[in-house]
Amino acid sequence: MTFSHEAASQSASILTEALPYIQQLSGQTIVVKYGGNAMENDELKHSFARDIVLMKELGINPVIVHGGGPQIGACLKQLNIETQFIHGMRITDQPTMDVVEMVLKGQVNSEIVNLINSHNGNAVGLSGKDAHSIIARKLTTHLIPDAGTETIDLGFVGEVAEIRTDLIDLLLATGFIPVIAPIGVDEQGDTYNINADLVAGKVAEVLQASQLLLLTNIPGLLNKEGQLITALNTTETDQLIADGTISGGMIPKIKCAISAVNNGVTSAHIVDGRVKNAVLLELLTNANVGTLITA
Ligand SMILES: Nc1ncnc2c1ncn2[C@@H]1O[C@H](COP(=O)(O)OP(=O)(O)O)[C@@H](O)[C@H]1O
Ligand SMILES: CC(=O)N[C@@H](CCC(=O)OP(=O)(O)O)C(=O)O
Repeated sequence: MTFSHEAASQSASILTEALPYIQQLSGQTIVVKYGGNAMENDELKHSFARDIVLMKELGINPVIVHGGGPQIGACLKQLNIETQFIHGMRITDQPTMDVVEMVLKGQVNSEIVNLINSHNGNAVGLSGKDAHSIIARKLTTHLIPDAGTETIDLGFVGEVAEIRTDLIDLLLATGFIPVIAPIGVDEQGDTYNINADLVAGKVAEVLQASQLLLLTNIPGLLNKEGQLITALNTTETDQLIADGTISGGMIPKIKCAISAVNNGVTSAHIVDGRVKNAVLLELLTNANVGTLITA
């Protein structure tokens, strides 16, 4: 490799510029929701894993909550099981629940843990079943906008009743990176499929994380003209949902972000996970790559 003084000097100045961000974030907990749509290819997956390991090395405590919607969809298709979404939630009967759990915990969670550890990180995978970490209850229609009084039965779709942090706290205290699959259980031991954004938001609230990063497959929240909304506060969102600007998978994302910032998380960021080093760009530079949500 030929030595380039210019390139080395550029690297040094990037590190210097990151210093105030590192000083501010060191010791803080940051919840990163890694959406299934952001896991586009191996290069991006490795970029994500390196970003997380670097965060940890800088003294930040990342907690990963992952999705896997497209991966579940692909497996259901292979098995000839039809699937349908209502307002961003997958209708989940028992055979679908079996596939959801198999793909999220057996495939996606294990892959993310392996990726992080392949970059010398120290990740540990868990689902909400481990140490009762995510207590679920059946999702009723109140989270679904414009459903009116009509009851839509989504099957084994849950919402978060409680996050029990004993295991997550233990992992963080001993230097591990928790990687959480969004599967919950209720008091009877029934398994529920929970939208990963909802889990990430609640985990961020309960841990009083300083930031919630939601990595997805779009530059951020877009307005009706398809332009990026760079900043949003909690009062504007109901209107955007009511007029249809926010639809599908963006509904749980925005709702969990609003709930998080209303309950002690300083900021939530919807970020394009298809951009290389998306996490570092958002945390350690002033590049402001997505939509910032504050209370
Ligand atoms: N106003 C909006 N701005 C951006 N995306 C939106 C909007 N309304 C709906 N969406 C949809 O939400 C999707 C992101 O949600 P989702 O597919 O659940 O992603 P993820 O798997 O990352 O959680 C976008 O790809 C887009 O199709
Ligand atoms: C109830 C519900 O819809 N659960 C989601 C869980 C995975 C998820 O949320 O994945 P993304 O973050 O990649 O969308 C599903 O079955 O697809």
